[in-house]
Amino acid sequence: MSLTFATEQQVAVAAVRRACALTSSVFNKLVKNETLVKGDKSPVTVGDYSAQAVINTILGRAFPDDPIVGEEDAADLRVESGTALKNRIVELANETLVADLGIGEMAEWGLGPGQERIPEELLDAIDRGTYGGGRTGRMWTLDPIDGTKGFLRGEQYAVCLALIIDSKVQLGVMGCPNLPVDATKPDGPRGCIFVAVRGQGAHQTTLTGADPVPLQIPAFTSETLNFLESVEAAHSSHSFNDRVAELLAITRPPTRMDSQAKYCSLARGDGAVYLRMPTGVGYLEKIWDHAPGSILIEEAGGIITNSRGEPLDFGLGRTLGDNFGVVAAGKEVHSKVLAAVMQANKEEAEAKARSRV
Ligand SMILES: Nc1ncnc2c1ncn2[C@@H]1O[C@H](COP(=O)(O)OS(=O)(=O)O)[C@@H](OP(=O)(O)O)[C@H]1O
Ligand SMILES: [Mg+2]
Ligand SMILES: [Mg+2]
Ligand SMILES: [Mg+2]
Repeated sequence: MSLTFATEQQVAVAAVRRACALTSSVFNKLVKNETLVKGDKSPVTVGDYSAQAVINTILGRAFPDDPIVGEEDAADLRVESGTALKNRIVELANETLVADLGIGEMAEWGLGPGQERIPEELLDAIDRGTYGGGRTGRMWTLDPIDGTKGFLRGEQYAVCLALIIDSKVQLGVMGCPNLPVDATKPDGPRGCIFVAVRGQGAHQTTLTGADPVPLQIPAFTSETLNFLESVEAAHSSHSFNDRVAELLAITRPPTRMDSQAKYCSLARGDGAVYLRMPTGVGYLEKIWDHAPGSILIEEAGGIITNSRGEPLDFGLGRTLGDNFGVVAAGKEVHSKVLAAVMQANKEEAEAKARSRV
C-alpha cells in the first residue's frame, strides 16, 4: 500500500467513470417497470445493482483483500422472481466491463474485451458489499447511485466511492454525470468527477478526462451565503434550515439538489453551507452517503461536523450512529452556522418543553 494512494486513486477513478457510463446509459434506456421497491421504499433500479457489480468487480481484482461496505446486496436477484432483472444486470455490467481500456485503466483490473463474467460472479461481486464496517482496518464504502430519486427524475445523482482506513476516510471519488462542469453555465457541458486524497487536496475533472482543476472553498459574504439542501423533505428538515437561515440573516434562497453532488457543489463554491438535519427519530445516516463527501470538503479547506460540532465517526459500522445531522461549510462560515444551528436546536427543545406543560 502506497501512502500516496496513487494506485487506489487510479482504480477508484476508473471504476467510478465506468459506472457513470453505465448509469447514463441505463437512464437513457430506463424502462419504468424495471424499478423495484425495497423495504425502505427507496426506488432501486437496475442501475444501482449493475453499477455496484461493476465497481466491486474492479475493486475485487485490484485489491482482493479489501472488504467493501456497499449499499446494495444481491438477495433480491438470487430468487426466481428476480431472474429477469438479474439477466438485465448481467448484460449491462458485462457491457461496461468489456469496453475498451481508457486512459489509466489496466486489463488486470478485469477490464477490456473478453473479460465478461458469469452471472454468479457478478452476484458475488455485488455481495462483496455486505461488509459490516468497523473501527479498524482498511475498507471501501460504495453508494453505486446516491440520490436514486434524482437519478429517476433526470436530475442530480452521484456514483460515490471512498477508502477508509482505521475509521478515517483517506480517498474519496464521486462521479456526477448530470452536474454542469461550470455551475455558472448550467446549459454547458455536464459530467464531473471529484477526487480528494487525505493531505493532498481536492480536484475536479470531467467524465471525459479533462485536466484536473484544484478545489478550494471560497470566502462568502453575508449577502452571498446560502444553503445546499436535499430535494426530498423526508431526508432533511427544510423548516430547520429556514430558521437557521433567518438567524444568520441569509437572503439568498437555498439550492435544492439530490445526492452528494451537494458536497461537490460546496467544494467548488456553488453554495456556502450543506446543512442536513434529521426529520424525525429513527433514521441513521449511512457511511456511504457521507464518506467521500466529507473528505472532499476537508481537502477543499472546509469543515464537516455533526450539529454538536463533533466529527462524523466512520468507525461505527455501516451507519454513522446516533443522528445529529451534518453541517459542512468553509472554515469561517462553519463556526457561525454551528452557533446558529445550536440556537435553533435550543429553541426547538424549549418549544417542545412548553408544549408538554
Ligand atoms: N429518512 C431519511 N433521512 C435521511 N436520509 C435518508 C432518509 N431516507 C433515505 N435517506 C438517504 O438519503 C440519500 C439521498 O440523498 P439526499 O437525501 O441528499 O438527496 S435527496 O435530495 O433527499 O434525494 C439516500 O441515498 P440513496 O438511497 O443512495 O439515494 C438515502 O441513503
Ligand atoms: Mg438507497
Ligand atoms: Mg445514498
Ligand atoms: Mg444509493
